[in-house]
Amino acid sequence: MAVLEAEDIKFIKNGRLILDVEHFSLPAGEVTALIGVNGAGKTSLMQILALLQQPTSGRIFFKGQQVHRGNLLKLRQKMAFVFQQPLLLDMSVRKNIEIGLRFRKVPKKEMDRRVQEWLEKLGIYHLADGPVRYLSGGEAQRVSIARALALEPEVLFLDEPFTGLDSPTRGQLLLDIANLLHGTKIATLFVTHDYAEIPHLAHRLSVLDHGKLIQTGTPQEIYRQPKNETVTRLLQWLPLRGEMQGGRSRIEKEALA
Ligand SMILES: Nc1ncnc2c1ncn2[C@@H]1O[C@H](COP(=O)(O)OP(=O)(O)OP(=O)(O)O)[C@@H](O)[C@H]1O
Repeated sequence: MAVLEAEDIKFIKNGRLILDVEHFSLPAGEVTALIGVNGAGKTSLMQILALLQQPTSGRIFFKGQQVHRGNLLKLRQKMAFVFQQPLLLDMSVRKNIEIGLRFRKVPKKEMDRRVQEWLEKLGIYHLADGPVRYLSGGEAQRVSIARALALEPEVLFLDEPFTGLDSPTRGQLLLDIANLLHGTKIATLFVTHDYAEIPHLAHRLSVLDHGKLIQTGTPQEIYRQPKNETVTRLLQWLPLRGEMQGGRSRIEKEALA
């Protein structure tokens, strides 16, 4: 079942058509990776789906219910974000994870339970009462992921969350997120420029080019049958075929080394 759907989306800025997407959906329990070269429109599409940007025309549906001005804020509270920069406030790890829960007026007992749960699941319990300013890049990103997942979102947006982390840190975090997300009902959109991450995290892959969605399918399907030259060119950077078909990837090996 699709949690989020977009139909006939057009996004025009300064007279230029930036997005022209007939249909795009995020199914429950699946991670959809969105790729495309710089300027293809990934951020614009993500912001429109996240109800942070209004398209010039088109409709967004949340579980079949059309989004409009009256329900937008309520529906946005069912979504959470992890950005490339962790965007933490200068306070303790615990307080950073609490922020969104306070904003949503989650009762104290339930808030404490969720913060405890996600501190443990992200392996950062020992850092809970320390200030975020001394955290490494990987630890800081774990805090930002705990903050997002503590909201128990129905839709999660991951905007290049591993960029800037060293290879072993990135590999371990990637495996941990995959373990946390797979088996949940969360619909996740994952924007990345590092195609080696895709087979480990994503169930589906969508390719955007000049504002148009040119192909969606499993990473394996798209790898085997790229729809056109543009997809073929993009995918030449995907990991080797053996890795796509279930073998251990470079990232996994490095993470486990
Ligand atoms: N508010 C805006 N006003 C004018 N132009 C915009 C606006 N937002 C996006 N654009 C343009 O739309 C195009 C798509 O931008 P977008 O950031 O969505 O692409 P992207 O695929 O996320 O790129 P990147 O990989 O570099 O982050 C770009 O050419 C950008 O300059």
